[in-house]
Amino acid sequence: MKNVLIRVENLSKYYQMGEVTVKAVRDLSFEIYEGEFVVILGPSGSGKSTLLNIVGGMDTPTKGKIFFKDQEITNFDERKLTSYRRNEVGFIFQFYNLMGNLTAKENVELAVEICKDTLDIDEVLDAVNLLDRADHFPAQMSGGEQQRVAIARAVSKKPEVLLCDEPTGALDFETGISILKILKKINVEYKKTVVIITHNSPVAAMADRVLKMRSGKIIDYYENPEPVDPERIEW
Ligand SMILES: Nc1ncnc2c1ncn2[C@@H]1O[C@H](COP(=O)(O)OP(=O)(O)OP(=O)(O)O)[C@@H](O)[C@H]1O
Repeated sequence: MKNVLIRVENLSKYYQMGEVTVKAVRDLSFEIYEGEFVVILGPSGSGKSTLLNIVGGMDTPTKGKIFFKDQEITNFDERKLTSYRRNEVGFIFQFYNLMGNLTAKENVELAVEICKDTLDIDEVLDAVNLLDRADHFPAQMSGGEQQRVAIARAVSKKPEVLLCDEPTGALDFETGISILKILKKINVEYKKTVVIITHNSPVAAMADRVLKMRSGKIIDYYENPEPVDPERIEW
Protein backbone atom coordinates (compact mmCIF):
# COMPACT_ATOMS: atom_id res chain seq x y z
CA MET A 1 0.00 0.00 0.00
CA LYS A 2 1.43 3.33 -1.05
CA ASN A 3 0.95 6.38 1.14
CA VAL A 4 -0.36 9.56 -0.40
CA LEU A 5 2.11 12.43 0.09
CA ILE A 6 0.30 15.17 -1.83
CA ARG A 7 -3.37 15.31 -2.74
CA VAL A 8 -4.59 17.90 -5.24
CA GLU A 9 -8.35 18.49 -5.22
CA ASN A 10 -10.21 20.44 -7.91
CA LEU A 11 -7.34 22.86 -8.33
CA SER A 12 -7.78 25.87 -10.64
CA LYS A 13 -5.66 28.93 -11.26
CA TYR A 14 -6.94 31.83 -13.32
CA TYR A 15 -5.13 35.02 -14.29
CA GLN A 16 -7.12 38.10 -15.13
CA MET A 17 -5.47 39.89 -18.07
CA GLY A 18 -7.68 42.92 -18.63
CA GLU A 19 -10.90 41.54 -20.09
CA VAL A 20 -9.46 38.08 -20.65
CA THR A 21 -9.33 35.31 -18.04
CA VAL A 22 -6.39 32.98 -18.63
CA LYS A 23 -7.27 29.57 -17.21
CA ALA A 24 -3.75 28.30 -16.55
CA VAL A 25 -4.89 25.28 -14.51
CA ARG A 26 -8.44 23.93 -14.71
CA ASP A 27 -9.99 21.68 -12.08
CA LEU A 28 -7.11 19.27 -11.52
CA SER A 29 -7.42 16.38 -9.09
CA PHE A 30 -4.71 13.76 -8.54
CA GLU A 31 -2.42 12.25 -5.91
CA ILE A 32 1.32 11.93 -5.55
CA TYR A 33 2.52 8.91 -3.60
CA GLU A 34 5.45 8.79 -1.20
CA GLY A 35 8.71 7.70 -2.76
CA GLU A 36 7.54 7.86 -6.35
CA PHE A 37 9.32 9.44 -9.30
CA VAL A 38 6.65 11.47 -11.08
CA VAL A 39 6.95 13.15 -14.48
CA ILE A 40 4.46 15.89 -15.36
CA LEU A 41 4.53 16.19 -19.12
CA GLY A 42 2.97 18.83 -21.31
CA PRO A 43 3.69 21.38 -24.03
CA SER A 44 4.70 24.95 -23.28
CA GLY A 45 1.83 26.88 -21.72
CA SER A 46 -0.07 23.80 -20.53
CA GLY A 47 0.07 24.93 -16.89
CA LYS A 48 2.90 22.77 -15.54
CA SER A 49 4.87 25.53 -13.78
CA THR A 50 1.69 27.05 -12.40
CA LEU A 51 0.75 23.69 -10.90
CA LEU A 52 4.24 23.04 -9.48
CA ASN A 53 4.45 26.49 -7.93
CA ILE A 54 1.13 26.01 -6.15
CA VAL A 55 2.09 22.53 -4.94
CA GLY A 56 5.36 24.02 -3.63
CA GLY A 57 3.57 26.75 -1.71
CA MET A 58 5.05 29.51 -3.89
CA ASP A 59 1.70 30.53 -5.36
CA THR A 60 -1.94 30.27 -4.32
CA PRO A 61 -4.80 28.73 -6.32
CA THR A 62 -7.98 30.47 -7.44
CA LYS A 63 -9.99 27.42 -6.38
CA GLY A 64 -9.33 24.02 -4.89
CA LYS A 65 -7.24 22.45 -2.18
CA ILE A 66 -3.85 20.84 -1.73
CA PHE A 67 -3.08 18.47 1.11
CA PHE A 68 0.45 17.55 2.14
CA LYS A 69 0.37 14.50 4.43
CA ASP A 70 -3.23 15.35 5.33
CA GLN A 71 -2.44 18.96 6.19
CA GLU A 72 -4.19 21.43 3.93
CA ILE A 73 -1.44 23.75 2.70
CA THR A 74 -3.94 25.93 0.85
CA ASN A 75 -5.18 26.89 4.32
CA PHE A 76 -1.75 27.74 5.72
CA ASP A 77 -0.93 31.25 6.91
CA GLU A 78 2.29 32.88 5.68
CA ARG A 79 4.34 31.56 8.61
CA LYS A 80 3.27 27.95 8.05
CA LEU A 81 3.78 28.29 4.28
CA THR A 82 7.33 29.55 4.83
CA SER A 83 8.06 26.58 7.07
CA TYR A 84 6.55 24.22 4.48
CA ARG A 85 8.68 25.66 1.66
CA ARG A 86 11.76 25.66 3.85
CA ASN A 87 11.55 22.21 5.40
CA GLU A 88 9.39 19.97 3.25
CA VAL A 89 10.10 21.03 -0.32
CA GLY A 90 13.32 21.16 -2.35
CA PHE A 91 13.12 23.21 -5.54
CA ILE A 92 15.25 22.71 -8.63
CA PHE A 93 14.92 25.15 -11.51
CA GLN A 94 15.94 25.19 -15.15
CA PHE A 95 18.54 27.94 -14.61
CA TYR A 96 19.96 26.66 -11.29
CA ASN A 97 19.47 29.95 -9.37
CA LEU A 98 22.83 29.76 -7.60
CA MET A 99 24.47 32.69 -5.82
CA GLY A 100 27.33 33.74 -8.12
CA ASN A 101 29.50 35.13 -5.31
CA LEU A 102 29.43 31.89 -3.30
CA THR A 103 31.26 28.62 -3.96
CA ALA A 104 29.38 25.38 -4.61
CA LYS A 105 29.70 24.36 -0.98
CA GLU A 106 28.75 27.80 0.32
CA ASN A 107 25.63 27.78 -1.88
CA VAL A 108 24.56 24.58 -0.15
CA GLU A 109 25.57 25.83 3.32
CA LEU A 110 23.56 29.00 2.90
CA ALA A 111 20.41 27.06 2.01
CA VAL A 112 20.61 24.69 4.97
CA GLU A 113 21.48 27.37 7.51
CA ILE A 114 17.84 28.20 8.17
CA CYS A 115 16.57 24.61 8.13
CA LYS A 116 15.71 22.45 11.12
CA ASP A 117 17.15 19.14 10.11
CA THR A 118 19.83 18.77 7.47
CA LEU A 119 22.17 16.24 5.89
CA ASP A 120 25.95 16.30 5.95
CA ILE A 121 26.89 18.64 3.08
CA ASP A 122 30.07 16.82 2.07
CA GLU A 123 28.15 13.57 1.86
CA VAL A 124 25.57 15.13 -0.45
CA LEU A 125 28.22 16.85 -2.59
CA ASP A 126 29.84 13.44 -2.90
CA ALA A 127 26.49 11.87 -3.92
CA VAL A 128 26.22 14.35 -6.81
CA ASN A 129 29.89 13.78 -7.73
CA LEU A 130 30.96 17.30 -6.85
CA LEU A 131 33.28 16.92 -3.87
CA ASP A 132 36.28 17.97 -5.97
CA ARG A 133 34.40 21.08 -7.14
CA ALA A 134 33.20 22.21 -3.71
CA ASP A 135 35.36 25.34 -3.73
CA HIS A 136 34.53 26.44 -7.25
CA PHE A 137 32.26 29.36 -8.07
CA PRO A 138 29.25 28.92 -10.39
CA ALA A 139 30.96 30.83 -13.22
CA GLN A 140 33.78 28.25 -13.12
CA MET A 141 31.36 25.34 -13.54
CA SER A 142 29.48 23.84 -16.48
CA GLY A 143 25.69 23.90 -16.63
CA GLY A 144 25.51 20.28 -15.53
CA GLU A 145 27.80 20.94 -12.57
CA GLN A 146 25.76 23.97 -11.55
CA GLN A 147 22.59 21.90 -11.71
CA ARG A 148 24.24 19.29 -9.49
CA VAL A 149 25.01 22.04 -6.97
CA ALA A 150 21.34 23.02 -7.12
CA ILE A 151 20.35 19.39 -6.52
CA ALA A 152 22.76 19.13 -3.57
CA ARG A 153 21.34 22.37 -2.19
CA ALA A 154 17.79 21.04 -2.41
CA VAL A 155 18.59 17.57 -1.04
CA SER A 156 20.69 18.77 1.92
CA LYS A 157 17.61 20.40 3.43
CA LYS A 158 16.15 16.90 3.83
CA PRO A 159 12.89 17.77 2.13
CA GLU A 160 10.12 15.20 1.69
CA VAL A 161 9.76 16.06 -1.97
CA LEU A 162 11.91 17.51 -4.74
CA LEU A 163 10.01 19.70 -7.22
CA CYS A 164 11.99 20.14 -10.42
CA ASP A 165 10.92 22.65 -13.09
CA GLU A 166 12.53 21.64 -16.43
CA PRO A 167 15.76 20.53 -14.68
CA THR A 168 17.38 19.50 -17.96
CA GLY A 169 15.93 22.34 -20.04
CA ALA A 170 19.16 24.30 -20.32
CA LEU A 171 21.44 21.31 -20.83
CA ASP A 172 22.67 19.28 -23.78
CA PHE A 173 21.39 15.72 -24.17
CA GLU A 174 24.20 13.87 -22.38
CA THR A 175 24.37 16.28 -19.47
CA GLY A 176 20.58 16.15 -19.23
CA ILE A 177 20.72 12.36 -18.90
CA SER A 178 23.39 12.62 -16.18
CA ILE A 179 21.11 14.98 -14.22
CA LEU A 180 18.17 12.57 -14.61
CA LYS A 181 20.41 9.76 -13.32
CA ILE A 182 21.32 11.79 -10.26
CA LEU A 183 17.67 12.66 -9.60
CA LYS A 184 16.82 8.95 -9.85
CA LYS A 185 19.66 8.13 -7.45
CA ILE A 186 18.35 10.70 -4.96
CA ASN A 187 14.88 9.17 -5.36
CA VAL A 188 16.15 5.65 -4.61
CA GLU A 189 19.01 6.17 -2.15
CA TYR A 190 17.56 9.06 -0.16
CA LYS A 191 13.99 7.80 -0.59
CA LYS A 192 12.75 11.19 -1.76
CA THR A 193 9.62 11.73 -3.77
CA VAL A 194 10.70 13.47 -6.99
CA VAL A 195 8.40 15.43 -9.29
CA ILE A 196 9.82 16.64 -12.61
CA ILE A 197 7.99 18.83 -15.06
CA THR A 198 9.10 18.77 -18.66
CA HIS A 199 7.88 19.21 -22.21
CA ASN A 200 10.33 16.48 -23.27
CA SER A 201 8.15 13.38 -23.71
CA PRO A 202 10.89 10.67 -23.70
CA VAL A 203 11.62 11.55 -20.05
CA ALA A 204 8.25 10.02 -19.11
CA ALA A 205 9.73 6.55 -19.73
CA MET A 206 11.76 6.72 -16.49
CA ALA A 207 8.83 7.74 -14.27
CA ASP A 208 6.91 5.55 -11.84
CA ARG A 209 3.89 7.67 -12.67
CA VAL A 210 3.16 10.09 -15.50
CA LEU A 211 0.73 12.99 -15.53
CA LYS A 212 0.08 14.49 -18.95
CA MET A 213 -1.31 18.01 -19.25
CA ARG A 214 -2.71 20.06 -22.09
CA SER A 215 -4.36 23.49 -21.88
CA GLY A 216 -4.47 23.42 -18.08
CA LYS A 217 -6.17 20.00 -17.90
CA ILE A 218 -4.99 16.48 -17.12
CA ILE A 219 -5.31 14.42 -20.29
CA ASP A 220 -3.72 11.26 -18.91
CA TYR A 221 -2.46 9.93 -15.59
CA TYR A 222 -0.97 6.47 -15.38
CA GLU A 223 1.45 4.25 -13.53
CA ASN A 224 4.37 3.11 -15.63
CA PRO A 225 4.55 -0.69 -15.55
CA GLU A 226 8.29 -0.75 -16.30
CA PRO A 227 10.17 2.50 -15.68
CA VAL A 228 13.40 2.49 -17.70
CA ASP A 229 16.90 3.45 -16.64
CA PRO A 230 17.62 7.10 -17.61
CA GLU A 231 20.59 5.75 -19.63
CA ARG A 232 18.08 4.27 -22.08
CA ILE A 233 16.23 7.53 -22.72
CA GLU A 234 16.89 9.38 -25.94
CA TRP A 235 15.68 12.65 -27.38
N1 LIG B 1 1.61 35.46 -13.91
C1 LIG B 1 0.86 35.17 -14.98
N2 LIG B 1 0.01 36.08 -15.48
C2 LIG B 1 -0.78 35.78 -16.55
N3 LIG B 1 -0.75 34.59 -17.20
C3 LIG B 1 0.08 33.66 -16.74
C4 LIG B 1 0.93 33.89 -15.62
N4 LIG B 1 1.67 32.77 -15.39
C5 LIG B 1 1.29 31.88 -16.34
N5 LIG B 1 0.33 32.41 -17.14
C6 LIG B 1 -0.32 31.73 -18.28
O1 LIG B 1 -0.84 30.50 -17.81
C7 LIG B 1 -0.64 29.47 -18.78
C8 LIG B 1 0.18 28.33 -18.20
O2 LIG B 1 1.51 28.78 -17.97
P1 LIG B 1 2.63 27.85 -17.30
O3 LIG B 1 3.88 28.65 -17.21
O4 LIG B 1 2.10 27.26 -16.06
O5 LIG B 1 2.79 26.69 -18.39
P2 LIG B 1 3.96 25.66 -18.60
O6 LIG B 1 3.34 24.41 -19.05
O7 LIG B 1 4.81 25.61 -17.38
O8 LIG B 1 4.76 26.31 -19.79
P3 LIG B 1 6.36 26.47 -20.00
O9 LIG B 1 6.89 25.07 -20.19
O10 LIG B 1 6.47 27.31 -21.23
O11 LIG B 1 6.89 27.14 -18.77
C9 LIG B 1 0.00 30.14 -19.98
O12 LIG B 1 -1.01 30.49 -20.89
C10 LIG B 1 0.64 31.38 -19.39
O13 LIG B 1 0.72 32.40 -20.34
